[in-house]
Amino acid sequence: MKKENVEKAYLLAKELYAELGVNTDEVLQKMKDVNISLHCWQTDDVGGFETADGELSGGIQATGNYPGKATTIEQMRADLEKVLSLLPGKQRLNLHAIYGDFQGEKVDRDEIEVKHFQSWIDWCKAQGIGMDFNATCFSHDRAADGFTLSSKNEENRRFWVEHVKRCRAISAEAGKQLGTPCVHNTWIPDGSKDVPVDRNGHRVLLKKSLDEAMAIDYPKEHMKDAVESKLFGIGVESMTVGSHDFYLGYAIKNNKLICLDNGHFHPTEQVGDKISACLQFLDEVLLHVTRPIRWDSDHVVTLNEDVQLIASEIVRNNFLSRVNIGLDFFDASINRIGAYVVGTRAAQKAFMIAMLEPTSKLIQYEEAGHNFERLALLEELKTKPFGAVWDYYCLQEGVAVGEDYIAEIQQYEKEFLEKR
Ligand SMILES: C[C@H](O)[C@H](O)[C@@H](O)C(=O)CO
Ligand SMILES: [Mn+2]
Repeated sequence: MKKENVEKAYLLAKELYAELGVNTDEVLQKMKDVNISLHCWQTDDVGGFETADGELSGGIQATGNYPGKATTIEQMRADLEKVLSLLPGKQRLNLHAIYGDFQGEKVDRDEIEVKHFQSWIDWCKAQGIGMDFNATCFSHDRAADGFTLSSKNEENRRFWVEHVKRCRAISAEAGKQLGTPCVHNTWIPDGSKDVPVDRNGHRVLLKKSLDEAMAIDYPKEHMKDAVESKLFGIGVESMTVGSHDFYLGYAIKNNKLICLDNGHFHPTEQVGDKISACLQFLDEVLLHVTRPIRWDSDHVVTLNEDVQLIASEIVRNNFLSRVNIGLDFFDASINRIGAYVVGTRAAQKAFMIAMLEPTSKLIQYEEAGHNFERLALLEELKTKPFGAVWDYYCLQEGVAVGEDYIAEIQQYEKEFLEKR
């Protein structure tokens, strides 16, 4: 896009938003507080580096076979660097435990150590970004019967407890070295395809395992624990041990973060509505922003009403410092770098739109019972020149403006992805 046109459009947009009492220059500043954690697993369809042909299990699926996925740590880092170069603002890296720098060695999940992730910590330092981390409690023989931390097989349960313990220690070290707390998220696939009888038994075990795995308290400046709930997964349709009720209770009682993944609820439930509810009782939450289509399909995030409500609720209530924003999608059917850029930019746009809202005016209408006026203004806001502010933000940040990133990604595909 032509620089002069982007600047001209911004100046006009600035005046139009000023008429509503919104200062766009301040919004551009505030966008610095929106730091999105990039989930590494979009680079390779949740494959990881433990084995060359690691099969994805646990009721999640990456569908598609688009060429060019990362198969080595070097390719993954190159892809992530390309993605970072196309995004305005500052991001973080969200790493799963299966992505260790194992140097061809077979390291089981109960054996991982900081040394296997030191090169990632160094990479984050070189990029000037923070790191988040996840235990990987799926795609493993010891999860083959569908249970991990809530397993009745004591040997397996202990194995997964050890894994989570080690992941927390790695997280704490990453946070310490990088000078920004590492959010460690625990998601397990445990559940039952058909109607189970002993739901309680598994939940007792899950609680016990979490208590054991989280027995060590690390400084909050180094790491924070999150637990991620889910309604159901593929092949786990009848009961999920780590349901929302279970984890919300656990998080409140133990001062942990709840991870809200907007693909993990009934389609008529909105995560945007849950944020202010959870934050009455918790210090912080973690988000996995995704796009579920009919199920937890993890499509690339787009600028839709669900994502907008999430962003608006955070901005309206000044919750940015209490909400850790992560993404969770993995689309193997399109260019994977493109998927990241579209999805992350969509989430960022939702935050910018939220910041361009004259919230106090809307609340005035609401409190006065002027609900037609509230509805009308909300509708009018949808067609205000948000795009001009967004394009100018990208220009200011020195990244591709508007659709210009399409050509950059096509070029990267030709130069690198097609040769893999
Ligand atoms: C790979 C992730 O940990 C996983 O997607 C998890 O966060 C989830 O959402 C499972 O449905
Ligand atoms: Mn998730």
